[in-house]
Amino acid sequence: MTTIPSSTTPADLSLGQAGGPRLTPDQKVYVAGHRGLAGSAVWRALSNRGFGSLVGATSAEVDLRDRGATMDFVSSTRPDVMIVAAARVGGILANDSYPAEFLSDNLRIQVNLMDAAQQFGVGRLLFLGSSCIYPKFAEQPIQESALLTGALEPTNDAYAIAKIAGIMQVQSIRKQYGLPYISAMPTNLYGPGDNFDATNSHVMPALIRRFHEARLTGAREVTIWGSGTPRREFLHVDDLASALVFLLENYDSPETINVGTGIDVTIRELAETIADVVGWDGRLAFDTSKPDGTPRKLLDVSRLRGLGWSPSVSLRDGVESTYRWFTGNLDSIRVEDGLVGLPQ
Ligand SMILES: NC(=O)C1=CN([C@@H]2O[C@H](COP(=O)(O)OP(=O)(O)OC[C@H]3O[C@@H](n4cnc5c(N)ncnc54)[C@H](OP(=O)(O)O)[C@@H]3O)[C@@H](O)[C@H]2O)C=CC1
Ligand SMILES: C[C@H]1O[C@H](OP(=O)(O)OP(=O)(O)OC[C@H]2O[C@@H](n3cnc4c(=O)[nH]c(N)nc43)[C@H](O)[C@@H]2O)[C@@H](O)[C@@H](O)C1=O
Repeated sequence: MTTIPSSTTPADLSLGQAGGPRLTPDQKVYVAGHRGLAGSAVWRALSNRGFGSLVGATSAEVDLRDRGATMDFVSSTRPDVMIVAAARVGGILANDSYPAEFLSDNLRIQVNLMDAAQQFGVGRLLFLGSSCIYPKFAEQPIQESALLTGALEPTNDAYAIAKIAGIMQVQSIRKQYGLPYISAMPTNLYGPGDNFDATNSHVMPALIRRFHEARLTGAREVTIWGSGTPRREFLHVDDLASALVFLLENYDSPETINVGTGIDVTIRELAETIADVVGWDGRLAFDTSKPDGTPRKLLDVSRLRGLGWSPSVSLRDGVESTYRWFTGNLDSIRVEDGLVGLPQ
């Protein structure tokens, strides 16, 4: 278990300025999934804001699919606030190949965590979903009200159904127990600490690694999955963390809230940007035997912007800083099931 010791008494969750429960640095915050892409960014953001009592456990220490272990952990640590950033996560191929685990693991992790939170007095909770909860052909940009209005994208429907169940659990706990728990739906994320597995990762880390290796080996062609025409929105994970802290301070509603930039690019444009940042100038090939997934997934972020939050990292700057981080950490890059060293 990782903790920053607390010197404080149980949290004050009195109303903040915007009418919601206030988040204060004296509270004990459990970041479930604190070593992951999102969780580690949230941990950094809270540490930087002076939160002195952060709690986290690795999956080896506490397997959150195990109900007893989860209950024991939450009852012994008694956090004031819980951020649910632990999940089985992967890119389009991982979701399409392992739907049984994406459904079962995620249902178990989130049900165990949220039941434990409710039972052991966690006063404030934020559950992280994903923009893939929305229908495949939702009107763009996608408003929060599009939830459950159409069929899901088949490559990630199992994962999406688990996430939709998570939103419902948040709403049910609010309704039955009156607790100020909330859920947020981020768009596609990227940044330091991502999973750079060649197969099971998301497009951004996969292509950073592929272009980097092409530059090292002198390859003149790099293969991109699918047609290159799907459009995706990318949010730097430090912006995500800032938005989540903001929501914990300012948002208290049963309705989920989108977290994104409001800007999307084609996968071809993304690949060209990454190639340019990496310094590789060969040909792009497109492997159309791989799935494209949903054609477009741009979030309507007016609800979040209306509350006063906006992102600060441009896509170009974010790709540059993530590539700098990647090249600075080649000896300990995270892949699917651990850490590896990559060619330097
Ligand atoms: N990445 C993205 O593009 C997006 C992510 N999200 C959501 O954000 C959240 C975090 O995702 P992200 O940070 O990318 O994922 P990561 O894969 O980077 O991190 C997942 C974390 O969950 C933990 N975890 C997984 N299984 C278990 C388990 N059985 N028991 C305990 N801990 C477990 C891992 O712990 P350990 O390291 O110790 O194994 C890891 O820290 C998820 O809910 C995801 O759906 C939403 C939209 C986009
Ligand atoms: C966050 C989100 O992540 C997944 O959905 P996705 O948006 O499709 O994310 P992705 O990053 O895997 O792919 C985006 C696009 O990029 C193309 N693409 C090209 N080349 C590579 C490549 O090398 N790897 C990957 N993964 N994709 C590639 C790929 O074919 C697709 O068209 C789900 O897990 C979903 O559940 C979810 O929540």
